Amino acid sequence: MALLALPHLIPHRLRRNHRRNQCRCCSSSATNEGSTAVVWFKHDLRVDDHPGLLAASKHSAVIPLYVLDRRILSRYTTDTLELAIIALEDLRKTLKKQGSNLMLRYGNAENVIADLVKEVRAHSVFVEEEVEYHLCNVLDGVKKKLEGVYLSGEGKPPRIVFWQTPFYESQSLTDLPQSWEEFKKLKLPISLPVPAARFSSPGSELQWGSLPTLDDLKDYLKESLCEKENNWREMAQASAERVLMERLGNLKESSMEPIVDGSLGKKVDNSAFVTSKRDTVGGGNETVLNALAGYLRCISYESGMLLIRPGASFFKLFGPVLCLGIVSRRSVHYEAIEYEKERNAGFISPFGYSAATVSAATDTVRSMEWYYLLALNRERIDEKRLAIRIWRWKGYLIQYTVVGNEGPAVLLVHGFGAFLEHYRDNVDNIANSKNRVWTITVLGFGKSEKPNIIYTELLWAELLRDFMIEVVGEPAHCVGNSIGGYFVALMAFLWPALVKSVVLVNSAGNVVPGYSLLPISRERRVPFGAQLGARLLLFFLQFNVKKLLKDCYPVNPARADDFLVTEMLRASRDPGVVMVLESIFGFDLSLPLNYLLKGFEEKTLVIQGMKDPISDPQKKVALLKELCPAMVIKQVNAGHCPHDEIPEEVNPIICEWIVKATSDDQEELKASSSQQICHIKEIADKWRKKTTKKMWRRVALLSPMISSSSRSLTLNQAASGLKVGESFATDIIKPEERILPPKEKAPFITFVLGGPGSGKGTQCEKIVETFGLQHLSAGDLLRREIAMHTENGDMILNLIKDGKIVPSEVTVKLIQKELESSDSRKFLIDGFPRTEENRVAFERIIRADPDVVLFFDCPEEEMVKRVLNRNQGRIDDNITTMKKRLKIFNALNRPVIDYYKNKGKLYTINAVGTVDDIFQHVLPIFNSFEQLKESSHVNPQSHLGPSLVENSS
Ligand SMILES: Nc1ncnc2c1ncn2[C@@H]1O[C@H](COP(=O)(O)OP(=O)(O)O)[C@@H](O)[C@H]1O
Ligand SMILES: Nc1ccn([C@@H]2O[C@H](COP(=O)(O)OP(=O)(O)O)[C@@H](O)[C@H]2O)c(=O)n1
Repeated sequence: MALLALPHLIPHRLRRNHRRNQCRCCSSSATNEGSTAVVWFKHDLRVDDHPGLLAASKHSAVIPLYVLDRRILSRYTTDTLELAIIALEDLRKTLKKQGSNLMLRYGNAENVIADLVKEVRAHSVFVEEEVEYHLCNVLDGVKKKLEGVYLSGEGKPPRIVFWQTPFYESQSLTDLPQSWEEFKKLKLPISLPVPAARFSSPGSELQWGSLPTLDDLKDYLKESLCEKENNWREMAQASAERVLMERLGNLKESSMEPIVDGSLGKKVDNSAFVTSKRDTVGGGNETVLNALAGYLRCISYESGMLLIRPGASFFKLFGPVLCLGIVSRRSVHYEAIEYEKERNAGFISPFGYSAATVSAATDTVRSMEWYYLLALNRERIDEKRLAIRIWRWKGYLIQYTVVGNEGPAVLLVHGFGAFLEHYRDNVDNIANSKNRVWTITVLGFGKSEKPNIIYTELLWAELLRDFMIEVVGEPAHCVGNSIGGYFVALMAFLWPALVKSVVLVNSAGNVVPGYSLLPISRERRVPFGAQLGARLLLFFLQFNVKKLLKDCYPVNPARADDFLVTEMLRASRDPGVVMVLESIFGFDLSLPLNYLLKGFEEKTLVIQGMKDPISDPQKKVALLKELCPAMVIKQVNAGHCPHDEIPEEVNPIICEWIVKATSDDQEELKASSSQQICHIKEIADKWRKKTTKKMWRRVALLSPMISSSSRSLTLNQAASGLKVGESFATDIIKPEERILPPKEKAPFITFVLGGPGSGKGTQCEKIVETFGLQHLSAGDLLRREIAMHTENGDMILNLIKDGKIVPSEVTVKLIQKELESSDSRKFLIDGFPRTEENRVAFERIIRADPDVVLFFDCPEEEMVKRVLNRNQGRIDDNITTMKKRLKIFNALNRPVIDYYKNKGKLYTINAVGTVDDIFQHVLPIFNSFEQLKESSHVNPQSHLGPSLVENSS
C-alpha cells in the first residue's frame, strides 16, 4: 500500500481551541452534593467530548472504571486489544493529571459494578448506550443487577444513566427516515463536541488495579474459553488469503501477510502510528486528534491513497480508534470542517470541500453514523419472530437474526444485492422443523454497513467465518443463494471444520471439467474504469430493479413484490453502495465449485431453479452430475431464487437434507468413535493380558468419584454406557462423559433441594462461610449461560422465563465443568437435582452419589412472598412464572426427595424462621462429617431441634 508521509509526530497542536457545546443531558448546573458516580468506559476511551463523564461530573466524586470483561474483550482481534491497552494507559495518565485515576477491574461487568457501587456507595452509574446485541445484553445484565442493589440507608437502588454522543442535533434519534436520501433532506445540524469534564475523585483509599500487558490479556481470555473455542479463535487469526494460498500450496511463493488480522508490530516511536506499515493510528485522545490534524493538512496523503480508492485512507488510518471511541465521530467532523474553514477564510462551499482529506474524513464519519442510526432503528420484520440483532465485525455494523431453540445450526446467506429478509419465508419454516436458523446480511448489503474498502470474495468468506465463530459458535449447515452459495463453498474449502453441509441454491461459480490450478492474483486493486462502471451499473439497476427482479422469478413473478423492490432501492441509495458494486468488476470466482467442494460432495445439496435467467442451469446440472456424482441435486421449477419464489417446495427439501446430513454426520461420528473404541480396546486387551491386577488397582485409584460401596456398579455403568462389555472402561470413556480427573479423595457432595424461594441460596452462603464447601448453584450456572450468550443461552432463557426445567444434559455438563475445574473436594450443589431425569443424568455423567441431601421445606405462600421480594431483577421472579415454578416443583421435585429419603440421605429442614435459626439446624448435619470439620471456620455446637430437622435414615 502506498502511503505518503504523514508526520510521525505532530510537533505542536495544530488544532485551535474551539467553542464547545454544552451537553444536553447535563445542562443543569446543579451538583449532586455528597454523591458518587461511577463512569463505566467501554468503547468511549476518552475524556474529550464525553457526555457521560460531563454529566457525571455534577456528582461530588466520580470513579472512572474500565471492566476487563471477557465477554467484551474476547470479541476483539489481537490488534484491537493492543490498541485498547495503549488507549487505557493514556486515559489513565490523562485522568491522573486531573487528580483522578482509571480503575481497572477484571470480571463480569454486572458483578464488578455491583461490588464497586456497594464499596463506594455510588448513586449513579453512567454508561454509553450500545447497539450490538451481545453488549446490549451485558448492559441489561448490569441494569438488572443494580436494580437489586440496596445500600443501607438509601431508599432506592443506584440509577443507571445511559448516554450517547449524538452526531446530529435531533429531538429523537429513533424516529428518523430509513432512507439515506430522505434523511439527508432533513439537513439535521451536526452537534458540537462537549468540553472535557472536570471532576473530583472520592477521598477514600481504593484499589485502582494495574494495567494488563497484551500477554496478560490473551492468557486471561484464553482461560475462559474451552479448547474448541480457542482453536476456533486461532483459526480466525489467519486471513482467508493466507489459508487459500496454503490450501493451493502456493504459500512459499507468496511472502504475503494476513490481510486483516496481522499483529500490530512495533509501535512506531514518537509517532501516532501503531503499525510499522504506518497505516493505523493509535494512542490516546490527544495523540489521535493531533494525528487527525496532521492527516487533514497532508492533502497529498489522500491523493496518494487514490491509488487504492478515493476516501479509503481515512477509515484505514482512524477506523480502529473510532471504534474504540478514543475520538468521537463528531469531534472528527468538527475538526475537519474547522480546517476546511481555515483554508477558505471561514467559507464552506456548497459544492464540496476543497481538501480531499476533509471529504474523506467527513464522508467516513457520516457514513458510520448513518449505519449506527439504522442499527439503532432496526425494525422487526415480524414482531414475533425475526428480531434483528447487530453484530460488529472489525468495527462494521452487521445485521442478523436467529430463530429456533433446538436442533442443528443452519446459516442462510443471501445473494448479491439482497439481504437477510430475502429468506423471509424460509427462516420460520426451517426453524419450525427443529433447527436453529441464523440469517445474516453480509457487509455491503441491505442495512449492514457499506464501508469504503475493497470487497472481495475472500473478505466475505472471512466475514462468514467470523460470524460462525463469534455468533453461531458451532458448525452449521450452510445455505447460500447466488453469490452467497459461492461464499459458502469457499468457507467449506478454507475452514471445513465450520461447515456441516453445504446447500447451494442457484449458486454463482463455475463447474469446470479437468480443472487445473491457475495462479491466483494477489494484488486486489479496483480495476481501471470500475468506478465509472459501478456508477453506470447502479443507475441501470435502480432504473430497472423491478423488471430485473421479476425476470429472476419467472414462475411466480408476484413474489418479486414491493417489499423486495423497495428495500433494494433503499439499500442502493445508501452511502458506500458504489464501492460495493465496484467489486463486481474485481471478484475472482475462478476457483470452480467442483474444485472448492472436492471431498465435500457427499455433504453438498444443490437446489437448482431450472428457469434461472442468469446462468445456464441445464449445463450446470449436467456438469455437476458428471463431475460431482456424490452431490445431491434437486431441480426445481423456479428462477434464480427458488427459496423465495417457491418456498413451500424448497423449505421441505432443505429440512429433509438437514435431517439426513445430521444423521449421516452422527453415523460418521459413531463409526469413528467405535473405530476408536475398537482400537483402544485392542490396546487395552494387550495391556490387560500383561497387567490385569495392576490395572484394576489403577482403575480404582483413578475413580475418586466412585464411592467405595458402589465402585464396581459404577464401573459397569461406565462400561455399558460406552457399549463396551468390558470392565476396564475407565481409560476409554468418551471425553465428554469422562469422570472427574484423578484426585486423591472422592469429593464430598451435598445436594440442596427446596422450592423456589425456600432459602436454599441464603443457607448455602452460610454453609460456605462455615464449612468452606464450594457452592454451585444450578440456577446461577444456567443464568451465566444466558448472560454469556453461549449456544444454549437463548434456549435456557426461554425455559427459565417459563419456569420450565432445562434439559438435564445441559445442566449436568455445566456442573461437570465446574467440578472438574475446581480444586475443592467439597461441593454444595444448589437447586439440583430438580427432577428424576436430572438425578439420573448426574449419576450417568458424573458417576457419583451425594453424601448429603438437604431439603428446605417451606410453605408455598412463604415462598411466593420471598420470591416476589427478592428483587434481584430475575426474569422469573414474578407471580405468573412463580405459579408455574411451584407447580413444576411439586410435580417433579417430590419424586427426587422421596428417592433420597428411601436411600437415607435426606435431611428435611423446616425453612420457616430467621436465617440464623434455620442455619442452627443445618450446622449439626455438617458437623457430623469428619472431612468437613477440618476446614470448619467455627466449632458450632449442635442445636438440633427434632421438630425442625428430620433425617429420614
Ligand atoms: N429465613 C428467611 N426468612 C425470610 N426471608 C428469607 C429467608 N431466607 C431467605 N430469605 C429471602 O428470600 C428470598 C429467597 O431466598 P433464596 O435463598 O434466594 O432462595 P432460593 O435459593 O431457594 O430460591 C431472598 O430474597 C432471601 O433474602
Ligand atoms: N436443576 C435446575 C435448576 C434450575 N433450573 C432452571 O432455573 C430456574 C431457577 O432456578 P434457581 O435454582 O436459580 O432458582 P429457585 O427456583 O430455586 O428460586 C428454574 O426455575 C429452572 O427454570 C433448571 O432448569 N434445572
